[in-house]
Order: sequence, then C-alpha cells, then structure tokens
Amino acid sequence: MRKRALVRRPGPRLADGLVTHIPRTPVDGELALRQWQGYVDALRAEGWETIEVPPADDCPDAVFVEDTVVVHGDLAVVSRPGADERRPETAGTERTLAALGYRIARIEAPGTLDGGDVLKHDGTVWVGLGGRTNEAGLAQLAALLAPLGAEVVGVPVTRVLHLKSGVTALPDGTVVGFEPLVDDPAGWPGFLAVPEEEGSHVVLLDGTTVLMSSSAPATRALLEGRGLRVVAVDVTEFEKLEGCVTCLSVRLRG
Ligand SMILES: NC(=O)NCCC[C@H](N)C(=O)O
Repeated sequence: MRKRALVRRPGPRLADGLVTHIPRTPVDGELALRQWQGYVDALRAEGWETIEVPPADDCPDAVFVEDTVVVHGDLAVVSRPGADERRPETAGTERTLAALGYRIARIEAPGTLDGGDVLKHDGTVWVGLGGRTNEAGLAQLAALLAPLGAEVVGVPVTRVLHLKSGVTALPDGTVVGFEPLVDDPAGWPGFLAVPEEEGSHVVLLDGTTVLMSSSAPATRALLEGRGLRVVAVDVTEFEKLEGCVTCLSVRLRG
C-alpha cells in the first residue's frame, strides 16, 4: 500500500490562529516551524511520503490541513469550514488532490464541515455536530459517501473544538479519549479512557504503530502496554491553538 500524506507548512500569521475552548497563550512561530518539520520527518521516517499543499499564508490556521478535506477511497470531499476565516484554505487542498487524480466533491452552503470532525474506522464514519460542522454538512457527506459503502453517524461535540479533539481510534478500533472532554463516553463501545487530554489524539501509521504528542507520556505508556509502538512528537505550539497531531496531515492510503 502506498502511504502518502498531505501537509501544509505553517505560515507567518500562525500565532493569530483561532482559539475557542482554551485561553490564548503566545505561540512561538520559529519553534512551531521546527515542530512541524519534526512532525513531517516522523511521518517520513515511518515510510510516509509527504506532499505539501501550497501555503495559504493569509490564513493563520492553514497548517491544520486536515480540516480542509475528507478523503474516502478515490473521492476527496472538499470541506466548507465552519469558521468563515478558514474558508480560503480549501482551494489549495482541492488543487493538490485533483492533480493527484482524486475525484472532487464539495460541501456546499448552507452545509459546514471541518475534517477534524470526521473520524473513520472500518466503513463507519462518525461526524461531530455542535461546533464547526452542522446537520446539512453531515447530510451532504453521508450522501456523497453512501455509494462508497460508508455509514455516516452523527455524534455530539460540545466540550472541545472537533470530534477528533476529543476522541480518536486505535488500530483495533478502540476509541480513546480524555473522559472529562468527551460528551458521551458510553456511546462508544469499549471506550478507553486515557489519562491526558493530549493522549486523546493518535494518528495511525500502520497496524501496530501510532503517532502521538509527547505531551502525553502516561498515555504513551498505557498504549505501549497494549502492545502498540508509539512515535511521539513535540507539537506544543499547535496545541496552544487547539491543534493536535491529527490535524497536521491528511493521510492518503492506496
Ligand atoms: N482538526 C483539528 O483539530 N484542527 C485544529 C484547528 C485549530 C484552529 N485553531 C481552529 O480553531 O480552527
């Protein structure tokens, strides 16, 4: 399987990125660039080819490229971000995926949808509602993915920015999250509570390896105890903007 990932380098206005659920704290732009490079290097070291989406330097949050698209099979559903300021970010992602041969569809007004609200595992696609993504966005995504065999399920998200700010899935499908920030832990069969907020976010690199933030050492130990290999990266400057390891890339498989 060919493993490729879209990334987008942070722009000069990164420190002005949106914050919604946490207090604003100063972001060190130079450190952020080094951390982004470390993230890209970690993907490459694990066998992922990285493809840079052209910068969108007028958009402070453009580095969080995951929010601009949902890729399923050969279809790229270009998002319509719930925050107006982020709408111009999608054009570069669309061009990049079209050039790679993906079929393109778009979420249209009045729908809104951020890629960070979309969690996929094994044919099920959970979509977080209550923040940046609305019912119309969910309905459009469901209609676009139904022919591909995906089942789309809405879940409430009120305590964090995006669904995947609260929960992600391990390679075996176990959903992990920091319980105080998960709306309905009991709604996830086999939910595994992790001890740190930053431990909620895993990027699956292969069937036994996950990428996560080095801000969550206790969660790392927990996951290693379950037999997973963990690659940890520093993403503190992105965490200050409610970003995390998931939102810095879009993985393309196959
Ligand atoms: N998928 C994600 O978790 N994206 C993080 C986006 C953070 C950005 N500051 C925002 O508020 O849109």
